[in-house]
Amino acid sequence: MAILKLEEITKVYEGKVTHRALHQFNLDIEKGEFVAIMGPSGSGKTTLLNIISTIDSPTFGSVTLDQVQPEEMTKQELALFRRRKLGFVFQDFHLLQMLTVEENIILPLTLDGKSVDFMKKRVEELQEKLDLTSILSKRPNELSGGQAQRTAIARALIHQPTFILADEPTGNLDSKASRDVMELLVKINQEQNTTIVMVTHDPIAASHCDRVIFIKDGEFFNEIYSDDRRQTFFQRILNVLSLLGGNVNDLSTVRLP
Ligand SMILES: Nc1ncnc2c1ncn2[C@@H]1O[C@H](COP(=O)(O)OP(=O)(O)OP(=O)(O)O)[C@@H](O)[C@H]1O
Repeated sequence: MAILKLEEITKVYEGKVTHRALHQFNLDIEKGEFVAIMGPSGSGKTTLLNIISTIDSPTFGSVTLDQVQPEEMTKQELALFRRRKLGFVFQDFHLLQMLTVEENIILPLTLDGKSVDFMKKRVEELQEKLDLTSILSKRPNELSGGQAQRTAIARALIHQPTFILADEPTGNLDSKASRDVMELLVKINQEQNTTIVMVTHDPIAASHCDRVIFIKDGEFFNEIYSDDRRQTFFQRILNVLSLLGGNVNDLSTVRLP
């Protein structure tokens, strides 16, 4: 059974000019899937991720996450749901500059009123896995991009969420740090069976996923599944991107690093 189900999602932004960002979008994601969402700029990817993450609500259609419907929850229930079930990873890390790496990581637990012992135990569990031990007392401005993103991923994982929602997690990283972050997300996905949905422009990042969903003008365009050979999956991703349009033809002979 799908752990995440979108049925006939339409999103209309009202304003001076009304804009329909999503149109009758359907999506089923199984528990433990790692799914990338790709599409041209303005195609509705962030709108889709915001609806999945309950940050925004659809104009029409229904969302079911882990068997609950966010539209039926009160504001407080929704805030608690988000805090306990969802972990967020962003392109620009969203770390608090005045806090250390460790304090940033435990922030969601602090907000949830967990005991100091519990927080220490969780940090210990994560620090080795995410290679954070030597940077726990640093502040964000002393970190490399890769270290900052690993910190943000630890913060997203600290409360053992059901879903990780990532918006361009490799967007600010060089190719080595991008690969490290993607390999880390794959490891989390495989070892903890965490369901991950990631918006990305980067076909190399997407080639680490189980499935890539392509969106165009707010509508479902295509989807492809990994066949376990990352190079061929990467080439198939490039093929669909070239059908979608945009500046991807010059990537068609690129090989995975
Ligand atoms: N708050 C808003 N009010 C009005 N229009 C909006 C709003 N947010 C997004 N849009 C419009 O909806 C469309 C989809 O935007 P969205 O940010 O979801 O696209 P995207 O695929 O994530 O783009 P990008 O890759 O450039 O980040 C765009 O045309 C955008 O201008």
